[in-house]
Amino acid sequence: MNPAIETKELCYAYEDGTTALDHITLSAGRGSITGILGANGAGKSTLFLNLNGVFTPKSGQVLLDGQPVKYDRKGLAALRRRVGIVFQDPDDQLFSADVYRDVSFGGVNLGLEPKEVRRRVEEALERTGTSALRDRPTHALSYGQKKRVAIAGVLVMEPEVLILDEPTAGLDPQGVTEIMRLLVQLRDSLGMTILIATHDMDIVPLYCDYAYLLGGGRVLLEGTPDDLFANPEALRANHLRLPRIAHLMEVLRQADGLDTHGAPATIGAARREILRLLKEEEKV
Ligand SMILES: Nc1ncnc2c1ncn2[C@@H]1O[C@H](COP(=O)(O)OP(=O)(O)OP(=O)(O)O)[C@@H](O)[C@H]1O
Repeated sequence: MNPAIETKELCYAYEDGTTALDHITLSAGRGSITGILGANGAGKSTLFLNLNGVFTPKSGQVLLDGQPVKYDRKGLAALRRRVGIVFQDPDDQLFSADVYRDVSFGGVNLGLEPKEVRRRVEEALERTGTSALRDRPTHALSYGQKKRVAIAGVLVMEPEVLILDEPTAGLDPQGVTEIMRLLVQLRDSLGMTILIATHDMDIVPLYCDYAYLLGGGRVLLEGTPDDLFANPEALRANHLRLPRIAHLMEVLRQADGLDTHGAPATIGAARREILRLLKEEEKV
């Protein structure tokens, strides 16, 4: 899969000298959902702020479509238009008086014709299921509604890459499913490339195509969710737990290794069936 966005040996240090990213090399395939996992302080937010040009790397590169980002005015404006970021706390993102004005802000800021802004706002509201909230004051929305409105505000800029810091944090189970279905829909219908930083291990096997485990500003592991969860010790060492489904899979995988005369095939089929049923339940 062609990478839409990648980093090569990316390093970043804060002014006080804290090294937050230490030679990070990763890539997100076009039209895929990539999970960025890691304990508090692993470097996820710092990585995202480098990916959309809020931070300038100390060394190494960020590449979009294989082209290194240019850190001049024009290059940064293009990067921020093509890579949208949704912050963990929607209150950091919403500042207009009402939903419609908030969602339209990015389009107006891009200098788009009013008609085009209206078209994009309608589409973003529709996609995020927030059309009915258009006239509501942003401060009067629930947390889950704010999250969806914050996403709508970024979609208006029609980014190719959407990065979301902890998109499911603070949401109830229904809210988690709604947000993740929205991301799947953006991937599948628009071919959008999506990166999510998350501690929510349960969503990873269901929704991520690929994932990286960060720790201490480095990439510790990468692979499909199945690859990653085959290494539960690394997750536990990084304060993460196995997803409930992967925990079950681990038990079944161990059983797979047993000499049980024909049972391994059955157990392998059972693992696949469990994942299929869960995905069906979640309508992934
Ligand atoms: N403004 C700052 N000044 C100095 N150090 C910082 C600053 N912000 C973050 N750091 C440090 O950089 C490292 C990476 O932090 P970062 O916030 O990127 O981690 P994270 O994986 O996003 O954590 P969390 O899951 O808690 O959001 C940590 O050691 C953190 O203490």
